[in-house]
Amino acid sequence: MLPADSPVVLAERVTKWYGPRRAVADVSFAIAPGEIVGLLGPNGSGKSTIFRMLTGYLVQTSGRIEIAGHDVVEDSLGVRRAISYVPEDAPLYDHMRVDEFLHFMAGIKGLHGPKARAAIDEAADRLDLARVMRLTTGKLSRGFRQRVSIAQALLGDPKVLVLDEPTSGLDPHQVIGVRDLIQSLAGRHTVLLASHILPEIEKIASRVMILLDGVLLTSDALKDATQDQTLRLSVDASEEAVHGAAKVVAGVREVVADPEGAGRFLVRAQRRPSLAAELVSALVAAQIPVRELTELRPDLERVFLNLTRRPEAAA
Ligand SMILES: Nc1ncnc2c1ncn2[C@@H]1O[C@H](COP(=O)(O)OP(=O)(O)OP(=O)(O)O)[C@@H](O)[C@H]1O
Repeated sequence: MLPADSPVVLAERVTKWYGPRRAVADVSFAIAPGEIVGLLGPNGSGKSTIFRMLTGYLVQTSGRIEIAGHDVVEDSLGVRRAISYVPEDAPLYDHMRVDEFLHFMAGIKGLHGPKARAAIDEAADRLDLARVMRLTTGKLSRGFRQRVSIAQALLGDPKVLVLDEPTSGLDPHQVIGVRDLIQSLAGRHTVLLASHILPEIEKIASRVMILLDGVLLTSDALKDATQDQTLRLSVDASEEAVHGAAKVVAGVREVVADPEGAGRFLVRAQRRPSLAAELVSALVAAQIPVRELTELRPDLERVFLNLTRRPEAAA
């Protein structure tokens, strides 16, 4: 039995080579029970390769992976019971009815008879599948296909759910439905999901890891984003005057004109509780009356762009 605070997913210095090509390079991270963690990275950055290694579909070239305390190489059965994977565009055997498909998948997971029935009823209830249970999976909308994929993943009540691009190809209503669903899974399950769409992952995940060319650039991009603070100022003054007044405040890194309107400026600074008050004092002392001062949300997009800027693009 694992101590309650042990990570439920642990990757230590994991590397994967496909022949001469290195897809994942020395990646380490830990995920605590009940977290919803997003793995964000451009196409080809290695997200699916990491997922396939965590779920035992692929063996890492080096490094160690444990799921709920089970080593993926030494105890693959223990790993398969603890983790479920929903690949992007999961195959559903289009000729089967939804109830038949869920029975079939329950059998693969070692659930039979009343146990299978109870697990299927519970998953169908959680995923709101009652009205499609007797339809063939080939006739389902993309949103329902995704729900059925997640339902099969929940059979056997795995500790960890791994979802590859769970909202890809869905319409906006379906996206919201799947997003709410994933949030409702947290707590009982630990969720790891991949996306290359930043606003999407930002809405679902409680922690965001960023991967580029197989290298994990940060395992907590939201924390990185909150180390800095951006204030939006509305004043009647030139950029030069605002810059002159703001730069005397400790921690201010830059002042730029806000593209959203004249007389508005963005002040980026190291996060400090007294920053806004000091900034207002400095502006007033420079005879610049402040009409409005608001703090912007942590800028994950900026962290992502800074971290994933390739050397040739930065030059
Ligand atoms: N079976 C394979 N054989 C050889 N190279 C592969 C194989 N699978 C993936 N790769 C390569 O490994 C790298 C990482 O691929 P991977 O599919 O893990 O990335 P990804 O981040 O999931 O991409 P996407 O968002 O497009 O799904 C890519 O350069 C890819 O071309």
